[in-house]
Amino acid sequence: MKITVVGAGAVGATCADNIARKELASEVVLLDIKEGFAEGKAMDMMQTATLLGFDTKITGSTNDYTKTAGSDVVVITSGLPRKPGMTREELIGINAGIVKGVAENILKHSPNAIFLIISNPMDTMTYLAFKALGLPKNRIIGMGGALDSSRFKYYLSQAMNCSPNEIHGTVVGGHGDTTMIPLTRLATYNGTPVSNYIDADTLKKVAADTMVGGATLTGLLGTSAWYAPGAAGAAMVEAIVRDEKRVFASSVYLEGEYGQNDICMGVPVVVGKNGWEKIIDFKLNEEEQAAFAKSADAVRNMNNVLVDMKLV
Ligand SMILES: NC(=O)C1=CN([C@@H]2O[C@H](COP(=O)(O)OP(=O)(O)OC[C@H]3O[C@@H](n4cnc5c(N)ncnc54)[C@H](O)[C@@H]3O)[C@@H](O)[C@H]2O)C=CC1
Ligand SMILES: O=C([O-])CC(=O)C(=O)O
Repeated sequence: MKITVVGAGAVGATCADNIARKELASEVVLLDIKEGFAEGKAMDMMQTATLLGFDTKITGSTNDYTKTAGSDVVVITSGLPRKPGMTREELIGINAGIVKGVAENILKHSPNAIFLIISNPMDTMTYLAFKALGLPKNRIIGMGGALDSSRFKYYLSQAMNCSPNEIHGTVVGGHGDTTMIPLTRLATYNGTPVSNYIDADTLKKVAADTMVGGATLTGLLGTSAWYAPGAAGAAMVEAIVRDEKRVFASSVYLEGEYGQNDICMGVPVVVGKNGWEKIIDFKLNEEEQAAFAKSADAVRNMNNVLVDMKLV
């Protein structure tokens, strides 16, 4: 198994580090445009191998795509992160060109790869990759919902003073401060509704905190988060390479599911060796479905920017 991670910055390096520690591949290639950067990160990580006891070979490359040849899974994290006060959507002008160029270069050398898109604005970057590459839809997956759901479970566990591992909860919709939809009605504590334990106002606050979870961290850190994003990317890679059939909210190309067409947005999907294999119908109620439709309008507006930029 060979995995490439494009972008050796905060998220890409963390993702590669997690992949190596979990020994998900015999070889991990980090690729970055910044001279020597990926090579340096790879060497630093390799020097943890005897300390951590993993046997994955990590190499770095400055923009030499031949080194990525024959990858089974490719994670794309290249592009700018936001700064405090910015939205993810404001990154489109720079990141769209980067993501399209990178994805096309990767495909030339890894025609069978499954693509995991992380760069923001992620739903639109996933749509762009789908349109630009012309691959079967199941091989293009956007990572956002896995992270947002993990944050949702964190905030729930804080409110309930319990272990986050006792909580199930999913965030669907767009991966944006105003477009994501934490499904509070369906969240459970050890199989029982969380509304048994916290009042409606607290639940509303949990949902609101989840939605701006990325912005909160960006304000604290001065750039966006990387530990949970890198771990979420690696967890999805793990589901693919180990054919786990785990369910992750992920941005995938919709053809009528959840009432939407010709758009990539976060819905619960089964992830396994073929990429995303099946969309799960969570049977949203009217209010949730309306929120999903509103979220889709906003994501579609961003996709239209790609048309203006002549990228799709
Ligand atoms: N989908 C999600 O849930 C999340 C998405 N993100 C997004 O991931 C992206 C990366 O974030 P960070 O790692 O924090 O940024 P970073 O700035 O630390 O790393 C980005 C790397 O991409 C590289 N890069 C730029 N253009 C490139 C190209 N053409 N080819 C190869 N490499 C190139 C840069 O040299 C840099 O090393 C951002 O767009 C950020 O918004 C971040 C966190 C979560
Ligand atoms: O907040 C950001 O810009 C990065 C991101 O997508 C996240 O951490 O959810």
